[in-house]
Amino acid sequence: MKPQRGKTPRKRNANSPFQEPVEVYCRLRPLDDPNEPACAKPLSNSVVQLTPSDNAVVRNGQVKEYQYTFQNVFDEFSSQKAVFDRTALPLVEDLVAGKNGLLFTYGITGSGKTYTMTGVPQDQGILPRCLDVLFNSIGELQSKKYVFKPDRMNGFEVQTEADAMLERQKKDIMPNLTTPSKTPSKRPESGDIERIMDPTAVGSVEDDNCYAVFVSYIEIYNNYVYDLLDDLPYNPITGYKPPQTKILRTDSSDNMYVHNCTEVEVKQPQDAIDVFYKGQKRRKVAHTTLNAESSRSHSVFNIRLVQAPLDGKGEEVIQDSDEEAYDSDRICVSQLSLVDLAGSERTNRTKNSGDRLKEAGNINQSLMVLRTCLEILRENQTAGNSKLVPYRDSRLTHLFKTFFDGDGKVRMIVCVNPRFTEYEETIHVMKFAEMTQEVLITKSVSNNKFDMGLTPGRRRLHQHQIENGRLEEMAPHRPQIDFSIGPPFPLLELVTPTDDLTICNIGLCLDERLRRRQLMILDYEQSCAEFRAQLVDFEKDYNSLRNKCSELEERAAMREKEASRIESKNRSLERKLEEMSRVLKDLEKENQLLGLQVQDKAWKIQVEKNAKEKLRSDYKSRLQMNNQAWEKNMEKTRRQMEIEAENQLDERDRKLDMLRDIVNEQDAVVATPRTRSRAGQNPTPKPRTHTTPASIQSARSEIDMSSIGASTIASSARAAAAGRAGNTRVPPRSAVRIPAAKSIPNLSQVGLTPTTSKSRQPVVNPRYHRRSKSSGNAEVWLEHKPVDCVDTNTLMQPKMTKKKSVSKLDVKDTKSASKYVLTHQEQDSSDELVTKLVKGDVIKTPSGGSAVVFNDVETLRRLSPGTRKRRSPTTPMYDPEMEWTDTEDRCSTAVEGHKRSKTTNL
Ligand SMILES: Nc1ncnc2c1ncn2[C@@H]1O[C@H](COP(=O)(O)OP(=O)(O)OP(=O)(O)O)[C@@H](O)[C@H]1O
Repeated sequence: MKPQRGKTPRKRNANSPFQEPVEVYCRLRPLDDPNEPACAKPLSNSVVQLTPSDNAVVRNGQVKEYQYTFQNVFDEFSSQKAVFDRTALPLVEDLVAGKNGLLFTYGITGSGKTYTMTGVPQDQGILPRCLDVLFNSIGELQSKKYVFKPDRMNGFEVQTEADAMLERQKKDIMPNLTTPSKTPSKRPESGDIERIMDPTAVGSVEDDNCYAVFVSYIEIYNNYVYDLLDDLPYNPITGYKPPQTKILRTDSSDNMYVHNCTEVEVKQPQDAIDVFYKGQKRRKVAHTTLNAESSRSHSVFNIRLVQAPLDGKGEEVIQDSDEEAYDSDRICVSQLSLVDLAGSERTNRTKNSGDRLKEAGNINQSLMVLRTCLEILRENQTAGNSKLVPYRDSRLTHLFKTFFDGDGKVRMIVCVNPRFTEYEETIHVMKFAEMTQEVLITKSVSNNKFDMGLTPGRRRLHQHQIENGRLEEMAPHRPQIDFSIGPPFPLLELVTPTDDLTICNIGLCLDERLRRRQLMILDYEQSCAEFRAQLVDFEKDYNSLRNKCSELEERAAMREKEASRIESKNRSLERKLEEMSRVLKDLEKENQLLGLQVQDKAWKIQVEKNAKEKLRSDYKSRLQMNNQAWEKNMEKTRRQMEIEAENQLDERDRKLDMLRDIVNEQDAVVATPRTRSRAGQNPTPKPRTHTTPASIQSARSEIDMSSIGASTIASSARAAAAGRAGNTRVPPRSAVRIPAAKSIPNLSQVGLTPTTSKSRQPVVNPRYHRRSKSSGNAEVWLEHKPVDCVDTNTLMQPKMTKKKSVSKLDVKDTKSASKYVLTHQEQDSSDELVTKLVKGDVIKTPSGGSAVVFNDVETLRRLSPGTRKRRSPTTPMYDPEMEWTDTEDRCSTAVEGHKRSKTTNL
């Protein structure tokens, strides 16, 4: 039998409703480096744009951007499933419906043609998915193996069940390629990786048909056709023999086919895939023997679906008949060809040579012929020309002739590698692909495949009968009745009236018939009774079933009610859940916000805490420093005061001693005129008494420390301390009362003329001479005096070994000095020049400056003899108190020079 195909239409009307264009799809493969810029990008579901790289040569300053429109454009993220569903699934539906289809991938080398067609076990391509969907659809409706047998002329025969069984047994005994085992021990090429099957099934399958799937795998290399399922003869010495080339032939329906090509019947998708991978393996072996590259050939995988109607009993396929006229009514063969074309490439770009150059030339040649054929076809269709389409120029186009000139669907997937380096070649591919869409193909119209007047649902009925037959076998058998009314009448012709034999025979025959009739009536009545009983049973069953049914219906209604109630409850719960989840989300957001606020506040508190801690430690350290400085100063002041007090005591003792000496000496020495004038007075010394500090204070001329202008807290504190000390301390001069004051010569005079009396102890006794406090050896003095300072010319000068005089004080001057003296000059009430030396210690402050702690004031007073107010010569009334006071005054004028406030009268 030959497959059902339409005849090649020579001329077509472009607008015919029986034609449809070749559908072209475009698929972009992902770039190896996702960061690499792409030259092709989809603008929409059906438009793709090609853009050259930035440094490409532009013509007339315009960038060469092209846009192409296809049935669908799959971007680099499109899945294999999506590509299959859109491009190949309708072809599988057509295959099941008995229509032919051709799907081929086209593109430059490395653009993803093989990936799209075959894929990887975890992510299958179009080919395995087609097989999955096909077997999912025909599943149980497959015929037993070898019922359909290829006749090697592109047709199929139907074998009897007995022949098929015989062949099955034969093949089982000697398995070879054409009988793939049900569970192959090892899956070639696909490895051990578990294949993920496509679960889709198509619905256009007819129950009353029997199906069988056959696959074949061929390749076209260097314009030769090879059968990839052909066994290659193997010689242990020379290895595999090169494969035999196959020839293309035309069958009785004008369809092209590969003569003597191996077709393998497969019963499950994995069998077909195993066959495919075996073919791939042989392809490699063949290529090794042919010195070829696997990707440099066109491969064609054919799936042929044979279907035939079941006989009237729905039991077996209608057997083959000699009557050719009925063949097409009894068997239908549809074919889906999946073609992975070799990649087009420019020979100058790949720089091939030798065999590779030949390969590339042949590939380009076959692809060029394909282009030419399609172009001429389009021209013929659009312009009504009848140019000869050069299908025979290449094996590829010759094989495709069946599809382009026959009927069915043709689809093309253009694979694009969006690398910039492929830009130029991709433009050519796209142009060809866009042109291909204009070629029209005749639609297949084989909706009513088998119109043989057979009752539909035969298969189901047969199955039902088989099940019922089993039930009948189990029921008790009634004795079979012969339903004939007896043997035929004997010859009833009466030859003579006395022919008793004939009359007797007639009587016997009638009796027999009567008996049989009665038997039949009895059987009939029995059957009727049985039938009635059965009917009653059936009715009973029917009623009980009806009751059950209504019960079930009630239950179902209740369940439905319950279900709808649960559904509505569910819906309301879902709504509540949604509401709750919304609230939860809001609360979570709020919580997050509050958490952030808490964090923020905690951070602020921490910052404040740190700042306070720092401030506290600062204050603490400052307080400590101040306390230390204060304690140090206080200690110093205390020590100074102690020393002063000691000195004062010493001084007082010394003065007393001096006075005692003077008084004693006075008694012994001849009195001077002055003393003589007072000789008559009673010089009896008065007992010593202490004057009050206030009375002495008035006699002193000290400078208030604060008036000097102490600039620092420390110095003012010192000054205050010094002031306090001055107020409370009894100065040495006031601690002494000299009883014979009037007889004591003026000490200033003594001082000026120390040699007036040799016998007398000089007033300024070096033994008692008070060394200036400023006479320290290591002390460096900073003398601060005005520019117009008058020279004191006093006899006693303050001792300052190392000193530096400045008129204007600078801080840096205080750095090297340890002592400070401020010179102040003024006139007293008697117009005498009084020079005051305010002294102090220079101390370093923690901040790097200096402070002066004033601790001493030395007064230098110059007295002119002429202006000196002398006491009245008239001898006053003896007043011991007065006398002592006068003496004290004078003495103090003469010897004053204590630490705190010294007055040197010269
Ligand atoms: N859509 C895709 N997704 C992921 N990888 C892809 C895709 N398309 C192609 N590839 C990868 O690109 C590489 C080349 O693809 P493939 O071998 O299918 O190209 P080809 O066009 O068949 O090449 P040739 O013409 O040389 O046979 C393969 O490693 C393949 O895994």
